[in-house]
Amino acid sequence: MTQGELRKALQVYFIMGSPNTEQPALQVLEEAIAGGITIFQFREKGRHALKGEAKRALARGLQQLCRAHGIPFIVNDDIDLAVALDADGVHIGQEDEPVDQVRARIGNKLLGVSVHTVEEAKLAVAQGADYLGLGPVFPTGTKEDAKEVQGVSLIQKLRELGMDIPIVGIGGIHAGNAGEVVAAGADGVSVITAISQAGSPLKAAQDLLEAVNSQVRKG
Ligand SMILES: Cc1ncc(COP(=O)(O)OP(=O)(O)O)c(N)n1
Ligand SMILES: Cc1ncsc1CCOP(=O)(O)O
Ligand SMILES: [Mg+2]
Repeated sequence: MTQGELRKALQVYFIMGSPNTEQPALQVLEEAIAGGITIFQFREKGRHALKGEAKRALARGLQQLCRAHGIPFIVNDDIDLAVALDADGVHIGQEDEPVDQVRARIGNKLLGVSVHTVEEAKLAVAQGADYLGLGPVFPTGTKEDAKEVQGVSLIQKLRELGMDIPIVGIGGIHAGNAGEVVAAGADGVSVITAISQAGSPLKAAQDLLEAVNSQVRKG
């Protein structure tokens, strides 16, 4: 994938695991894909998260759905699972395995890294990150160990410094505030709740895509 293709793929980045929805996860993802999500991350984390074969089976089902629709399938944290499934990529944070080690393990699969400071961002880029996840941009109830809310300040700062690596904002983002994140310099938005808990995941995805696209056109 070229960097231009990656920027487009990051526009509406849906993240979900079974704890994030009361509906069957496959059904939610199917609707989200129909609504226009552009990339998906399997993040099986938190209370009641599946483990072992149950986790792998859900991952395989979600991956098949993504494959059938040409949506990149990313695995959060679990490098072994990503390699075993031949996923399209992995997403790691500062508490996960070091970026250069993960890069060595996954070859040319996509590698996303969460960063919270300019220094972390520079190191992630130097060690082989393909894109950065920045947040929480807004308050979120989804991640218990989330860092302090940072608004769009780090996104703006990295762009001011001339860093052109693809960036997504994450944390408390929905169609009503997604434009602000893109206007600050992000290529797209990552969401869990805005789609996984929506009455209509399809409509939620459509609204997010429209919010991101209209901002891209203005900028
Ligand atoms: C796209 C994206 N951005 C940030 C994160 C958060 O990653 P991390 O800090 O490792 O936290 P966990 O998600 O592992 O709890 C993400 N998953 N995706
Ligand atoms: C995984 C993660 N990393 C920073 S905030 C967050 C949770 C995002 O979830 P939501 O979109 O429901 O706020
Ligand atoms: Mg992580």
